[in-house]
Amino acid sequence: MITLALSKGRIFEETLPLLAAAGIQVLEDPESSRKLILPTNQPDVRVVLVRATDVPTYVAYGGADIGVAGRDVLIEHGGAGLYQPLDLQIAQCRMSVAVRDDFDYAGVVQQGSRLRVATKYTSIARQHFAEKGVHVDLIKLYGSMELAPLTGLADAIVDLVSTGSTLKANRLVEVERIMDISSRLVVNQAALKLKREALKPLIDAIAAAVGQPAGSRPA
Ligand SMILES: Nc1ncnc2c1ncn2[C@@H]1O[C@H](COP(=O)(O)OP(=O)(O)OP(=O)(O)O)[C@@H](O)[C@H]1O
Ligand SMILES: O=P(O)(O)OC[C@H]1O[C@H](OP(=O)(O)OP(=O)(O)O)[C@H](O)[C@@H]1O
Repeated sequence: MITLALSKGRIFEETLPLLAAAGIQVLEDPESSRKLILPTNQPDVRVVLVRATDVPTYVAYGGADIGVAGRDVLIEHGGAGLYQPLDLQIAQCRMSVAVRDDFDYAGVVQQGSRLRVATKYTSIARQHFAEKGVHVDLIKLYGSMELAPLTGLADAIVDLVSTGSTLKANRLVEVERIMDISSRLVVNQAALKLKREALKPLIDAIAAAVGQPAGSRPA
């Protein structure tokens, strides 16, 4: 049995065509089913639905053999115990710094003042500001980051941006682009050895569908 960990929403939706290219069809729709384990047309392949941030944990500890997780989530997790053979180029967005449209970010940075930064992505934010030599107080949030500068909780946020419409709707502007984000295939290192015969063709079929040779990549 191969267990594939996916999160509901964009990752599930965008992974479906890649699974189809490998001959796998998920037999139930997670939006209408309450089930957390979904069967596929392959009797020896099942999908488990977990929170996006829990995918690396499930795969690293062997609760799933393989999964799909965003580069953001993988960097925050650290990636220990995970083989990352493929960038699937799905769920594409970027990690950026944003502030209120009336906030003088360049001025504050230039003066060397401390910046209060709210984010769910504390590792990425810490490293980004350390590289720039900017002193920050990081405030960990779990969602609705955009609210932080509007309520005075923080001066800036580090968050994912795609179309920019969430920032715009909240009168925030992107002042720095930290990194491009897409989702990767992650594989349990022990499962790759023990279930190689089953996993290798699956990884190769997905690699062919995304037009890339499979090989381990850093986060
Ligand atoms: N607006 C977006 N456009 C494209 N990709 C995105 C966007 N927002 C997030 N992503 C990518 O999709 C992944 C999954 O996002 P999703 O919104 O499904 O989960 P989440 O709500 O961030 O996670 P959790 O449920 O664990 O809090 C993110 O880790 C990121 O890599
Ligand atoms: O630039 P945009 O196209 O507006 O996308 C950016 C938004 O997308 C993500 O949220 P998402 O839509 O996933 O909501 P969620 O994190 O609450 O699930 C992210 O946290 C931003 O808020």
